[in-house]
Amino acid sequence: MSNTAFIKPALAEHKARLLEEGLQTLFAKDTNRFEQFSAQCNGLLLDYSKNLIDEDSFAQLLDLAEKADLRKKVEAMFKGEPINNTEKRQVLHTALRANPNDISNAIAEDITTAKNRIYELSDKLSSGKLKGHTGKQIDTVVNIGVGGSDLGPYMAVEALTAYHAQDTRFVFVSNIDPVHISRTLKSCDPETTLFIICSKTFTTLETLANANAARDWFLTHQPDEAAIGAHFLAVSTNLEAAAKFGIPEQNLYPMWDWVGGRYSLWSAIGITIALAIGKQQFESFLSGAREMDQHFRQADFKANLPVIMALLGIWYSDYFGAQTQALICYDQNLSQFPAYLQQLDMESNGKSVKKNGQAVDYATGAILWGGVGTNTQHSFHQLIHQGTHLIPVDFIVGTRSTDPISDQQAALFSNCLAQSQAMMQGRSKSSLIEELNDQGVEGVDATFLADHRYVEGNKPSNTLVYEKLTPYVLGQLIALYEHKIFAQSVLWDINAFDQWGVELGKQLSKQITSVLHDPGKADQQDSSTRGLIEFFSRHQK
Ligand SMILES: O=P(O)(O)OC[C@H]1O[C@H](O)[C@H](O)[C@@H](O)[C@@H]1O
Repeated sequence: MSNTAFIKPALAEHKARLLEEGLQTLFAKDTNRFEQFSAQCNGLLLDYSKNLIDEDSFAQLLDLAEKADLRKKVEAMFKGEPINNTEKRQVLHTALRANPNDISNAIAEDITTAKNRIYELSDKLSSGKLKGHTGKQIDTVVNIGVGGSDLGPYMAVEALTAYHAQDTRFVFVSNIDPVHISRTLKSCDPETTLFIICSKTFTTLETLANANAARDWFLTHQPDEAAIGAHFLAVSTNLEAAAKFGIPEQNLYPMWDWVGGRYSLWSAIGITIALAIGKQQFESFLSGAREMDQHFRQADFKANLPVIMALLGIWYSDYFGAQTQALICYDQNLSQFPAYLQQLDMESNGKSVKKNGQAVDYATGAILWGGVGTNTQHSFHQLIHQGTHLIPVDFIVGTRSTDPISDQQAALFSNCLAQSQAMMQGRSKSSLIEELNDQGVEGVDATFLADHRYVEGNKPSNTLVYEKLTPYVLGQLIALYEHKIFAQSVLWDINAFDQWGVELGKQLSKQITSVLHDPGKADQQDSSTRGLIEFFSRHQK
């Protein structure tokens, strides 16, 4: 952690004091911690009391947001200033869920037209009127895309299973690994499958390869190219390339360069979500996000969920040196949420230069990882409780299940609370020795075991709680994290909306592919890459 410019001495002092004092003492001193350090936005509760903060340090953190002119920069985003300064683009994913009257006419009409076309298609699918070329009803939808054109829709279609309007099967194919598309095609019927090719640029290697494979497969079963119109749709900003691929004009759905790929599930890239849950539920999904937008714009920073979470993330990254941040969803519906958020967060804030191009001298985006509780308790929680790293955790949990059985939801909820409590309070050596003595283990044996069983505690976490996962709640959650990430980028003074680092790997993969096809070019490669290419070539038969 290098931090010459970003670290405020007063906060650094608070950090040392609070770490020493510890969470248990903070709770003992102030019995109202929950009231003081919790906030709500339309039914979504954030309990952030189990963090290493008190009134003074939190006030100083809030001051960081004021000093960074966060309020003004939030408005600049919503008003469509070109804040993506390396690509000279506006950042307007929030317009996709806004009331048309609240955004510029120039884009409101395009958005409404695209949405209405998607809803028409969705109505046709749910009423059984969407037919393949032989007149059979479409029963499988295959989304072909990668990155932002896959992760968001995949996550949301999974998360909202309880709200699907019909029995249509939704499948997501993303990987260039031929296993992915080939196994999917084996499970599809060419008469009843609809392929949706999602690519903002329509140049992405994986998506084009998989789309070609799907089209070839389709044409081997149905050689009449005209039949493609009943089975292939595309979503892109590059409608020309999609049309060249062979998608008929009426099957092309536009998106715009002011929507970042990882923010694109609100655009036509989210077509599978609307197909799965239908117009009414999709509107509710949008309204959850819209109300979080209003909250982010209007609420005082001290009651503003995205701002609070952003500041706490910065607190641990830049003052405590925490390199990672875990997200543990105690909701099976959210099984894909950590993977989705990895792109959203790490592609946005994995930057090491400021907006003006100067190198930062402080830590930026944390390494985000996670999974679904309670499963994660039986895999990596050990390291959180007793390992050597400080890992702040976001817990996410509902009070009611979408699919209740017996009292399992109460067991799920209590496990979630038990984990954050264990992280916070730990287990002291003296209480362990007492317990061991009661069990008849004495002296050095008791000390030895207590040394191993000791849990330090003092590990911070947030807990986000909602009633039941609905489209509305999912909209709130996604927008909450989008804005948290944006607020952090403002404080770190980095551009959250470009991703130049991804390009290098893409360029090199093209060069290496050409060497694989023409091994004569291999001597331009380093010896490791050359050796691996030679191994590949020798093992093709
Ligand atoms: O939607 P596409 O243009 O096919 O792009 C798909 C993905 O490509 C790259 O990996 C970018 O880094 C991602 O941000 C993007 O979501």
